Amino acid sequence: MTASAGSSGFIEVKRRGLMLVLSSPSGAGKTTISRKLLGLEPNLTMSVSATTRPKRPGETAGTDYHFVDPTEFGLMINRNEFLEHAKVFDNYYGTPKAPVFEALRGGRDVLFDIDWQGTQQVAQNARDDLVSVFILPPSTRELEQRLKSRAQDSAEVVAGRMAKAADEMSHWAEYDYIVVNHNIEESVTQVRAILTAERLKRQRQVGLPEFVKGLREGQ
Ligand SMILES: Nc1ncnc2c1ncn2[C@@H]1O[C@H](COP(=O)(O)OP(=O)(O)OP(=O)(O)O)[C@@H](O)[C@H]1O
Ligand SMILES: Nc1nc2c(ncn2[C@@H]2O[C@H](COP(=O)(O)O)[C@@H](O)[C@H]2O)c(=O)[nH]1
Repeated sequence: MTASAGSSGFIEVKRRGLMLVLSSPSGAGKTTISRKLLGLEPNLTMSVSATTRPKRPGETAGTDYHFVDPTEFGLMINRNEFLEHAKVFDNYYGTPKAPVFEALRGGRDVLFDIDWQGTQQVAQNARDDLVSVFILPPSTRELEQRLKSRAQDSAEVVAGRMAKAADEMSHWAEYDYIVVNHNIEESVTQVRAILTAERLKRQRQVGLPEFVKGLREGQ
């Protein structure tokens, strides 16, 4: 079914769900933007990754991440359960594929907070459904300040993430859109605008031929 009468009585055009990926150097603000966007967009579902990294204070298992040990992570790879997976900052991270495909099949959009390695893998497997956004910090000093003020990682971890920020940022040109996160509300507005425009792309509205045919026949 690609077009059907909705509660309004008008024909509604069905749309294939899309995958909205946010990447950035650690601390630039992906998680903050994601949480606010999810609160504004009921048709958007967060992909919950599996990771071998320890849980941070305030994080909830099953909501922020599925926290698994390296053995379980290896078993998940062997069972081909990941859409993508990568080693990031000495820990393993991966996107379980089943919930993503279930959401997409239902016409829901899926939001991912993954690094450039994962984005490259998703692009190889599902380029047509991917919309990628790279979030840049306003400055290196501000990035370090944000990592410190989050106060969830040791000084050693913060230093390690800052050391890898330049390498991470070298991948910006592989992304469809770039948002510089000066102000959180402005960044959320910009990512939301990207999502809105991408949803309206002709090729994502799979019911359009049937809908326009109906219009031309006077429905
Ligand atoms: N525009 C902003 N202005 C000031 N502070 C911000 C802004 N955006 C995010 N922050 C703060 O910066 C810190 C890091 O943000 P966040 O955890 O969202 O980053 P992240 O990119 O998801 O990091 P990671 O990759 O490590 O998960 C948080 O304390 C957050 O509140
Ligand atoms: N390739 C993947 N990268 C992921 C995934 N989940 C998170 N990430 C990225 O890891 C770093 C660190 O995250 P943190 O929560 O430990 O601060 C960050 O860049 C995330 O985007 C994933 O499933 N695949």
